Amino acid sequence: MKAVHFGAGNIGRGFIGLLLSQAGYEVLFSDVNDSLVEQLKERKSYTVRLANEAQEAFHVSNVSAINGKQADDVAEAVAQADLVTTAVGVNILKHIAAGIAKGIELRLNRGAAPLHIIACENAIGGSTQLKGHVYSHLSADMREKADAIIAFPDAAVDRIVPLQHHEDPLQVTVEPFYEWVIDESQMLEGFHRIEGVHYVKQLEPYIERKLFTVNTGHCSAAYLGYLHGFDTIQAAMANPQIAALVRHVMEETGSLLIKKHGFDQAQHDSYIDKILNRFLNPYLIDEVARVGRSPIRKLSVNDRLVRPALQAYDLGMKPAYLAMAMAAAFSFKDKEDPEAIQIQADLAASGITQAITEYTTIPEDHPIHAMIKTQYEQFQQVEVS
Ligand SMILES: NC(=O)c1ccc[n+]([C@@H]2O[C@H](COP(=O)([O-])OP(=O)(O)OC[C@H]3O[C@@H](n4cnc5c(N)ncnc54)[C@H](O)[C@@H]3O)[C@@H](O)[C@H]2O)c1
Ligand SMILES: O=P(O)(O)OC[C@@H](O)[C@@H](O)[C@H](O)[C@H](O)CO
Repeated sequence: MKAVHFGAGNIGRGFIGLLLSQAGYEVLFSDVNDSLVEQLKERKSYTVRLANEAQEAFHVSNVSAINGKQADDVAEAVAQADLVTTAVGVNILKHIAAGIAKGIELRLNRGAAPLHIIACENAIGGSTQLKGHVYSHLSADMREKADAIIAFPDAAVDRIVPLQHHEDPLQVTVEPFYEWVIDESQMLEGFHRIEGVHYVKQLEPYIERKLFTVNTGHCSAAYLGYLHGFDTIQAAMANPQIAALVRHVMEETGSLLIKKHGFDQAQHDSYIDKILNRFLNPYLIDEVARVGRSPIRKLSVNDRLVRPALQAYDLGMKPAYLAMAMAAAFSFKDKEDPEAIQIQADLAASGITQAITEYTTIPEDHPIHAMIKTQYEQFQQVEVS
């Protein structure tokens, strides 16, 4: 069985590539990082190490790579694949869509077998978004044919893999925990089950639980950590004041998730405890800059801050801690992050009132807008003093 995986980065090598290889797939990575591609092509294997006391190592073999800039190679790989997965970043999906579309055309012209294409990104409906991008490159006739044999099941992926540098550039250290959930209601009949994947009939509770707990808590720790001058999540979470605020944010999304999806309170509380412990993993160093990266994406309407806040508000709750986390996101000034630079430029030019509406879509007359604004102004005063 052949899998083509777009993105040989941290999650690509440290999670999806590892699991697919263990499940018996020959994994072909497609990436635009030339040296990464060359190394994978040459060595055809790499090591994944667990961030725990034992530092258990896994040798991942039977892998190779193609350069994502070579459109014909990408199309041919997709045409021949038994499975296609991605972990490139949700905003990059549009850039890999043309190659996938070309591969689908080749497949359809050759009468090839059905195919699942699964985006493993931190986003609601990642594969559905990818489908939209791919279909924009296909004719109406091809789209109709693709509808019958190409499926884009949505998924949720969870494993913390920080930025890292090793002597061996292919080695990747990952936390021991992982969860990969796929919506089986979007899969083709008789699909092949990947060992280690949890298939569910309805993904929404799982993706919202993951995104609104792990990622909402994580970015809150990053933005609050940044405000307090910490460089890592571990250092930020060791600060009792930040740790308490992050827990409050997660309890707020927890109330929403329990009310909306019927999760059990005690089980959800222990889910939160487990995640807070994962953030503190002493065997990982996870930078605030990585976890807070792309604040425009993180402040967008369907992502980890605004979506739960609006849903909570609509269910009669007052999402004060989520508003605080959004205010902290507006205060994130990482000079290496193009999205943080953009937000700061807009804040300087037009002010917080307009920035909140522009980035979150929350209108000025919505109560959450005022909550974010007030909190942002308080953060500003602390920064100035
Ligand atoms: N790192 C984590 O802890 C984690 C956990 C769960 C989900 N995710 C999600 O997984 C995705 C990837 O995150 P990551 O941390 O692995 O990032 P990463 O930067 O380590 O990896 C992304 C890879 O995609 C490659 N890439 C960029 N453009 C490409 C293109 N056009 N074609 C092919 N490859 C391309 C990059 O060169 C890079 O190797 C993101 O959506 C992220 O939110 C990350
Ligand atoms: O990848 P992002 O930028 O969406 O979010 C940063 C981190 O919160 C994220 O990568 C987590 O480490 C991961 O989602 C854990 O499963």
